Amino acid sequence: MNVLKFGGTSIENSRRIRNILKIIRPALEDGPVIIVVSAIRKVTDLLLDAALSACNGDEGYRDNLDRIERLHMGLVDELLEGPAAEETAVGIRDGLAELKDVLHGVCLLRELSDKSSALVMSFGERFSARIISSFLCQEGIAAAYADAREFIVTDTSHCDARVDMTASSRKIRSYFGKTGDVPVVTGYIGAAPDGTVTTLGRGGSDYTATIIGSVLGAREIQIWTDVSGFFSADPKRVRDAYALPFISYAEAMELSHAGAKVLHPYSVHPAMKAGIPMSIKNSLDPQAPGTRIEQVLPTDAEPSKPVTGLSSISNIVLVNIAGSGMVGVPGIASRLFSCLARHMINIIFISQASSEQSISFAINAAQAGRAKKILEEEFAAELKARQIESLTVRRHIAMIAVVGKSMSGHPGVSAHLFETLGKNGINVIAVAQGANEMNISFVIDSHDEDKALNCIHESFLLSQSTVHVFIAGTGTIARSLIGQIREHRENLRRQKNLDLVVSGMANTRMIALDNNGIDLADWEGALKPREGERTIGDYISRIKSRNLHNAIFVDCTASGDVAEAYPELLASNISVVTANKLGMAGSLELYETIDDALHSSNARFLYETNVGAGLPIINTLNDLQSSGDNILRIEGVLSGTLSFIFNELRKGGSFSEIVRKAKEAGYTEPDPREDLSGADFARKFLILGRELGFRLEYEDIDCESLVPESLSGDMGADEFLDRLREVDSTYEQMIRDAAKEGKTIAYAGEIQDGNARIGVKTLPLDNPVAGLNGTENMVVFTTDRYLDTPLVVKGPGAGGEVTAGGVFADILRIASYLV
Ligand SMILES: NC(=O)C1=CN([C@@H]2O[C@H](COP(=O)(O)OP(=O)(O)OC[C@H]3O[C@@H](n4cnc5c(N)ncnc54)[C@H](O)[C@@H]3O)[C@@H](O)[C@H]2O)C=CC1
Ligand SMILES: N[C@@H](CC=O)C(=O)O
Repeated sequence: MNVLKFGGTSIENSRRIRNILKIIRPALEDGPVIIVVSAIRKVTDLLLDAALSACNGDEGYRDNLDRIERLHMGLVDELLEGPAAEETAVGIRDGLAELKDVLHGVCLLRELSDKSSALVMSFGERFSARIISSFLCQEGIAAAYADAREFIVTDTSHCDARVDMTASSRKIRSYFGKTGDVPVVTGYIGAAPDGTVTTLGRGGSDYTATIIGSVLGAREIQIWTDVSGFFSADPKRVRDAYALPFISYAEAMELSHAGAKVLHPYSVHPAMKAGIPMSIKNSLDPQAPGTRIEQVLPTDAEPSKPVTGLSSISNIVLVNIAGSGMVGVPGIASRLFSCLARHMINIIFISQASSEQSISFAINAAQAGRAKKILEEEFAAELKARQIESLTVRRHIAMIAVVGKSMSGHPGVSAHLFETLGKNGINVIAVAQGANEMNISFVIDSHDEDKALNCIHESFLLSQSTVHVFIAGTGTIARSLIGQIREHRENLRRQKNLDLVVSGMANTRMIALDNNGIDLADWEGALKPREGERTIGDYISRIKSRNLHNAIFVDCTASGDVAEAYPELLASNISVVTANKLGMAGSLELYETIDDALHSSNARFLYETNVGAGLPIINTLNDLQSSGDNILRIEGVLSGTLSFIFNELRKGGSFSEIVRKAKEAGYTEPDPREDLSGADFARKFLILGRELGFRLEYEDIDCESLVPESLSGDMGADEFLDRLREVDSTYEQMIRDAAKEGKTIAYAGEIQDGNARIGVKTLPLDNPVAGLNGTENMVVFTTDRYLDTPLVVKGPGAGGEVTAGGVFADILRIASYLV
């Protein structure tokens, strides 16, 4: 015999009810079947709402009654004919009349006891079982309405009743022994010993099915619902959650107790005790494999990962009772939990540190006020004597359970779990792990619930790792970067199991935000005009409010305002990659604020492209220093634009034309005067000097400007470029003069002992700087280890593609730390 339980969505309309015939008929060919049904979808909510309205004296409860009547009578009309329709309609009308009387009484008295509430709620299953049994009979299946009040015996906690298994087993055996028909059982309801109606808690029909199945020794208990199985996490919260093919009873129990709504928390226990396999199947897609729940997993099941799945309970509260007077005093915990049990307060989570100074436990938010009051009464004497110093309730808390039977004896799981949370800046408030090592539960701020579920799901390889990239700026560098990400995204997915999702882009006028990723094939189309504030602050608040896991902010602007925002980003645990030098080469105060923020954050900050674009200069410098080398001097050319200008001048071009070409090729700063004034080069030296440990300000760099005095006034970049012709002859002359002496000129610099100087130099033609081409930069490190032959890094030092490549590499470095 098999037990088939159909949830409210599987029978929500006449089409779906007809559909379940396609499940029931083949099952009957396989042997006898017992059917258990929930109420039609939404009916339980309508009943609850009607009861609460009536209790508040709100006559609106009648509207709910009308809706309930229309819904069920509509099903009778659509599904049944002739006497069957007549008979079922009468049964439902009788029930509705009784329900109306009860609600009228509740409304008059303005009082809703648990007893009346359970009675009201019971009508949903009583109506649905009646319709479905009649429909099956009409379709030629000998079915009989089976009212669970006749055989599910419970205690008198009417709304969340405990089942008396001994009494229920006796009655179930006798009830089902008599009938040869297919029973259609009202799920969710039972009866107390005095005959009053009780309910088994929301979703209790699953429990009804497993109680019956276990007592009668069913071959299988099938839970038919509207999802294709037990998922590795709630798919509404975790995009890549998937249906687990197999799961052990113990895992299913842990996950459903910790919030996985697919199964009633108590329902697994009877099946597990009787060793009866369960399966969760989708009635909308009966061919989908679903999830099988049993003790021993099949040998061909996938090799197990330490974590099988995650679940969470939202919006709970954490109560903390603390005081030095609790240490070593026996009986405090016992009094605490007995007191809560006496008042029917269900504890979701408990944690106590070994110091015994505090005990924390989580309960439903609705019970928080009551719990605090009764505990204040219980511990009044200890509170007065200050043995207990505080009894606090922390709201807006979520509990997450990480479950897997293979976690047991697998070192490093909790380390990995908490490291993942830490990297994402998720603060863990309290932790609990049972000695079965199958469930690590912890509580966090509700705001971080989705973020935590997603990063844990990914980090335990339950799905592909995602990194969310938010770009500021859409100019030369950003454009190349977007192109490179687009081109390599698929490779990264395949080779590194990493999905680089560009979730945001903004410039000063336009913005695009999409948690699931902007379509990079049409990113310009995705940008929409910014409404309201167009500041970087506004973009950052919108990024922060999304609170996505593995988030990296990428600065492709040349804006000081954006650089000023790095400390805020890092404090919010958002990593930063920047091509913009105005942070690391900003004021010493900003530089140090960024450094402080970095030290108190788990986020990362990388800026390799600040010096030499895509060349490995900062990493080389840091590697030399961290491996104990002593850097004596750094010299070279660190401006792609200036290198290009002098390399082209040597070939005979005109200064103004070359500068224009450099701008068009994307080598210059947004304003080329930043390059010609030496400011951009000076910033790079300032960064190197700071990396060497010197507390330098920009003014400490001795910098020679190439912007002629006559053009230093207030003018736009275009006018400046036009008027640059005025100095063409000066540069032609300088080149000629140097050539007469067998030399050439270049713009270069050096830093030694904290003194940095950059400017035009006359160099012999065989000097390596004189041999540079295009935008080539060259940095020469003279160190204790590289004394006779200095270490040289050389290559293109400007341009969209190389710089974007450097930014991309920094993003991937942070990604490999995060995931
Ligand atoms: N071009 C190159 O070869 C290299 C450039 N860099 C740096 O990369 C950065 C970007 O350079 P390019 O792409 O060439 O400049 P660009 O002028 O082409 O692009 C700058 C972008 O930033 C946006 N922007 C400016 N202020 C903003 C704000 N407050 N909020 C949001 N967006 C803002 C602009 O609208 C524009 O889209 C600069 O800091 C530059 O120093 C670094 C290494 C090499
Ligand atoms: N404008 C800069 C670009 C790199 O930082 C340069 O010319 O070097």
